[in-house]
Amino acid sequence: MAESPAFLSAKDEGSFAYLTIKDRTPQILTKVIDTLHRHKSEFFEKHGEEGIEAEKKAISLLSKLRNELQTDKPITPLVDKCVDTHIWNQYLEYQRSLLNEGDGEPRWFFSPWLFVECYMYRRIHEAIVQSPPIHDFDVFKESKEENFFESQDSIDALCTHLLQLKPTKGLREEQIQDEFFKLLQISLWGNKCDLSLSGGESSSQKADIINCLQDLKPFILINDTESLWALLSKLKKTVETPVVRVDIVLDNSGFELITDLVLADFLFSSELATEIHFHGKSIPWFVSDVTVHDFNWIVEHMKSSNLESMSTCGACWEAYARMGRWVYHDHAFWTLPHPYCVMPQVAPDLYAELQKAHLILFKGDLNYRKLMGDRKWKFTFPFHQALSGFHPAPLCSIRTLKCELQVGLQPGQAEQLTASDPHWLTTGRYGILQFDGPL
Ligand SMILES: O=P(O)(O)OC[C@@]1(O)O[C@H](CO)[C@@H](O)[C@@H]1O
Ligand SMILES: [Mn+2]
Repeated sequence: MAESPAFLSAKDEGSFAYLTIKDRTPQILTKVIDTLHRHKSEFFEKHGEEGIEAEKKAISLLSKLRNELQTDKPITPLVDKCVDTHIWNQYLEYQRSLLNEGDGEPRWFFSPWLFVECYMYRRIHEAIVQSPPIHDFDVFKESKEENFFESQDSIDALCTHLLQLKPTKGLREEQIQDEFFKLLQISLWGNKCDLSLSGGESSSQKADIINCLQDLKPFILINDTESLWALLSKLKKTVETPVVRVDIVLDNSGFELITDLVLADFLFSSELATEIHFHGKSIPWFVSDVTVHDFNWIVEHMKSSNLESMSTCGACWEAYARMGRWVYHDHAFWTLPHPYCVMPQVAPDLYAELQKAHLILFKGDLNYRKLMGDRKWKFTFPFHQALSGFHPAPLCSIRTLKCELQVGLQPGQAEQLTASDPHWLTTGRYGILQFDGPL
């Protein structure tokens, strides 16, 4: 089997990985420190002097982390006592074992980008966990909530659109297919609202996304939605499959999560799926990624909205969860640095869970990087092969491009894009719906 290509890394000066580690991650750390500063009086009100001491300790740990990153210090083992601490430290030793004589230590501007970037967010978690009594504070909570509040008009428009489709029994098959395609595209463009790309700056959805779909179509580089329709519509007609399970590996909270919940509601209401399983993160991650608190918070805020479209949807979503037809999971594996091709070895229970799905939707850029092992595959390399054996079930990546990694393109397509838009790989302007399955 041909050797796999090298990993994306900040050692490649001028690369997007390099610019992320050099510029964006220190900016994110500074915003985290600033957030803690701004919550000082809240910590005092809640915890007295202990709260002040905790805020000081967390800030000192985060400032140390920022200095290590900016001066390319060696990656150090985690010292907290979390469920995944030993797995992280084993992985650090694994990274060390890959180095050649004279390479020095695993470090920020040398080791694989995926490892050091995930490590940074895990060290942020360590700094908070080690600062009781603020050990369960989500330093990204404010920006995730702000994204939701600033996207109200778009959320209202999207929920109104969904409610006009229900009950879907009145729709013809081709109408259901058409709406399915539209909601997949909306879920795709919802992925532009990612705060780790914007360095934590607001990236809420302002425009009415439904009316933009036609204009955005040319920016979809790979569109395998026909394969998704073929798979789900066939299952719907197959009496031997009374249960059709679709899993959504979530990405960002805020508007993107709403687009995913609207898609899930349509899948469920149209009976293209009989159960939806959501996979979120077990700790705050990459600024805007969904935790169980974010998931419950957003359903609750939808339900209690004074906009009828939102409150109706929120009540439906809460009911689906109560009926057990919508299930939320948050396995620790999703916040480890490992590529997905090693999931069967590292998290066999999660892999077995995913194997129960008829279709898995992976949202966002970080999931794509982990599906692809964050390696520098050729642009025309086949998606199925780049998955390196990760085939728990038919799957589809739904992501806007925010890193120098893309496979499965047609010959000449990348060259054409580079000529027309040199930054096509990293601005989030382009997206894919890329399928791997038995069809
Ligand atoms: O998974 P998302 O939320 O779509 O995007 C996450 C991400 O693109 O944000 C950073 C910006 O470069 C990358 O390091 C990382 O892959
Ligand atoms: Mn994200």
